[in-house]
Amino acid sequence: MILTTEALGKSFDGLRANNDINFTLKKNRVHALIGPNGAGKTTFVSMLIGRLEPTDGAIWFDGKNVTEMPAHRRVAQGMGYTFQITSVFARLSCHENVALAARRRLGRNRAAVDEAVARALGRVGLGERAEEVAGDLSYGHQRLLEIAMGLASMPRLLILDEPTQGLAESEIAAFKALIRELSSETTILLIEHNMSVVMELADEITVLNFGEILAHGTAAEIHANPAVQAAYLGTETADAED
Ligand SMILES: Nc1ncnc2c1ncn2[C@@H]1O[C@H](COP(=O)(O)OP(=O)(O)OP(=O)(O)O)[C@@H](O)[C@H]1O
Repeated sequence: MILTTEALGKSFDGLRANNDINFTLKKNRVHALIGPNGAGKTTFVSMLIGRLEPTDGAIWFDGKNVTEMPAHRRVAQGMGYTFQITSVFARLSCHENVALAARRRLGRNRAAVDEAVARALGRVGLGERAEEVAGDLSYGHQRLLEIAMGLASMPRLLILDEPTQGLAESEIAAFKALIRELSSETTILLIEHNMSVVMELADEITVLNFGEILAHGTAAEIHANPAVQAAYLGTETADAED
């Protein structure tokens, strides 16, 4: 187990966005978190990474209770993540973008940072483009650059929030191949709307609905689960098209 939550909950002024979430993440797996819009996925991962404070419950990462640990210390402990909204600095080069992320873990050790940047950019296929300005990259490449930023801190857990949103089909195929490669060296938590990506990549799937865990299982189990099918009725079109 690399991460566990115990009865994790979050309320926003009376709205219960997450309720009683008991979640476990096994090492070196690809675990997908799915659910209809507004189900509470972003709220949940925001608590995992330390951007939002839980209202109740606890989070354990690699045997440590990190519930109250600031975000930057969680990164230093081995959590890496990318956000739903592109967060690259458009006027900085690819190298500089990834170096900013690498320094969060490696400090000012220039040689170590340079090495980590080269490795991370190489991993996502942007090794040749290190000196290009990030804003000149295509949208798909900017999303890969973000994954490189997440990888730069050499995370033991990489959390990806809707990484394929806005990607073309060919880019999604390349993304799937990348995740398969990365899954041999790190644990991946994938928040994803694209069901073909989820069904192909995920070893395990957790379904959130109205802020609670509705189901958990393999792709085949989730696919066949009547409660999951019911939760997606009515939102099916939106989710299938994402
Ligand atoms: N900062 C906030 N203040 C108030 N309500 C919030 C806040 N953040 C989220 N919510 C509410 O909490 C609920 C869960 O939202 P959340 O963004 O976690 O869902 P989601 O599953 O990530 O949705 P999506 O798939 O659309 O990204 C929603 O009703 C949302 O409006």
